Amino acid sequence: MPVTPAEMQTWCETIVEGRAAAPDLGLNDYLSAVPRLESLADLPSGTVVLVRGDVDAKPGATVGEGDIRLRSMVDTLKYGQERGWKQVIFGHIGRDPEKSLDKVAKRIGELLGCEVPMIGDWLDEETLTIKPEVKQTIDAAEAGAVIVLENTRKYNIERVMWKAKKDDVPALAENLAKFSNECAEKIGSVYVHEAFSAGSLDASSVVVPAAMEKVALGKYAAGEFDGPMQKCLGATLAVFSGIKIDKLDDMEAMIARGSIKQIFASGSLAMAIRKAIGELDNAPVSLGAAEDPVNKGEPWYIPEDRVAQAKAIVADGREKGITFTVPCDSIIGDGTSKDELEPNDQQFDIGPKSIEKFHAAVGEFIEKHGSGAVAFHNGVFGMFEDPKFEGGTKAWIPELKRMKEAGVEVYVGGGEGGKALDKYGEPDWVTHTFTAGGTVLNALGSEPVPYLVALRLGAK
Ligand SMILES: Nc1ncnc2c1ncn2[C@@H]1O[C@H](COP(=O)(O)OP(=O)(O)OP(=O)(O)O)[C@@H](O)[C@H]1O
Ligand SMILES: O=C(O)[C@H](O)COP(=O)(O)O
Repeated sequence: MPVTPAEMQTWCETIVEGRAAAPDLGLNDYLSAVPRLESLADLPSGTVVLVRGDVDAKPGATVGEGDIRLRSMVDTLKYGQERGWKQVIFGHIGRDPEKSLDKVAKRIGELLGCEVPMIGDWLDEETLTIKPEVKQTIDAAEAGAVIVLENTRKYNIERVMWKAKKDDVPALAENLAKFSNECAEKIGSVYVHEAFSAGSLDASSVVVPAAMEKVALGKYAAGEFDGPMQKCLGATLAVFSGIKIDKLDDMEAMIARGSIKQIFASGSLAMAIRKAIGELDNAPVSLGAAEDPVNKGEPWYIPEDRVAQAKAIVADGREKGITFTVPCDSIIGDGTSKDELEPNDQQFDIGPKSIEKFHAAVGEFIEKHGSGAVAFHNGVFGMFEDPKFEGGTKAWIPELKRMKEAGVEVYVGGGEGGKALDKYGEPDWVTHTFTAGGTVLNALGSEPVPYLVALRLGAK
């Protein structure tokens, strides 16, 4: 049954509202409402299944290089092949609409041991109709075939929800309904989401399910949520770092769940916590350029309301017996370290005293909580892409190994944190690295994972 514009409007308003639409639902409420792949087991051979794939990958020269997200889809794709489904994979790569999935399609073929054709231009954006070549290719394909559609972000319709507010939705609903109905009619009305890392409001992730007869969560994504993520929900230690200041919302949510005993905050976002602690302890701290309103458009700018939020987080956390560890010195633009920042100083990394402080704090954590504790790490400690500012991150990664060797289960959120582990450590230095950053913080933090909201809505 095609989805009407009115139904699509209600659907998308729910997606945009996130937690506000269902404040009493937690991660496990969404997971228990979402059908799993096995619910599709009886679909007959030849059924066309639209698979939202985790295709944002840069495969290297050989299998195993740069293709962890593609390898994560193999079990689901093989499950469909064994049942004779014709699986059409769609999804995004990067944020440049011109990027192509051609290398991704080739690597998926190598992983499955079969030809995986890619359809380059599959949507007429003017009329929002799926081009005839798609249905022709599907009809001509054998049972068990796997086909890839070119980068969904090539088309504006994929991106229109990214920054949409609830008031924007009515104007988008008609086109989103048309696009979704086209997918259902011209490709297939069964949808599997096997894109654990696809945490943004792409139409392929959060809108297309509205027009589907059946939806399900793929094997890998389900396994990540049912296994490692459940462990992280009960984390004893959380490390928040990087530049996204909205991670304070996720920190607040993790603390509210009650298992956290220790917070390490580092990188740019930690400046809010450092300032807050300074104010709470009557030892004022200057954030230098990061608190100069002239810089309020910069991602590293720390607005006053975030300092106020940080003060509330620390005050509440301390009452719950939580220890907060934050940097005590900084590396500034010329690569030198400073304890106190002057008005024009911008901090790009934590300094040597902070490295020592974090090292000692890890020792205390191990002594106090050690074996059986769970540590979750997200982000990086500085602008590590520049060797001048990699010192803090480079010194921190071995601390993860130290905790694991002391019996702590150590989980790393993907994104830059995962990249830093690859750069300065080894995969077995930690218990598990997620293939995604934003999705994990959503799942553990303040907002639901958008595609889980969509799958719950689409479950019939
Ligand atoms: N003090 C700093 N000054 C400037 N940039 C910083 C600083 N600390 C960290 N960064 C930058 O933060 C970025 C990563 O921050 P972000 O919050 O996006 O991490 P992430 O959450 O791991 O990423 P993802 O969302 O992909 O998982 C890095 O690119 C790094 O350059
Ligand atoms: O690389 C990722 O984190 C995912 O593919 C999501 O990408 P996005 O942040 O561009 O939506």
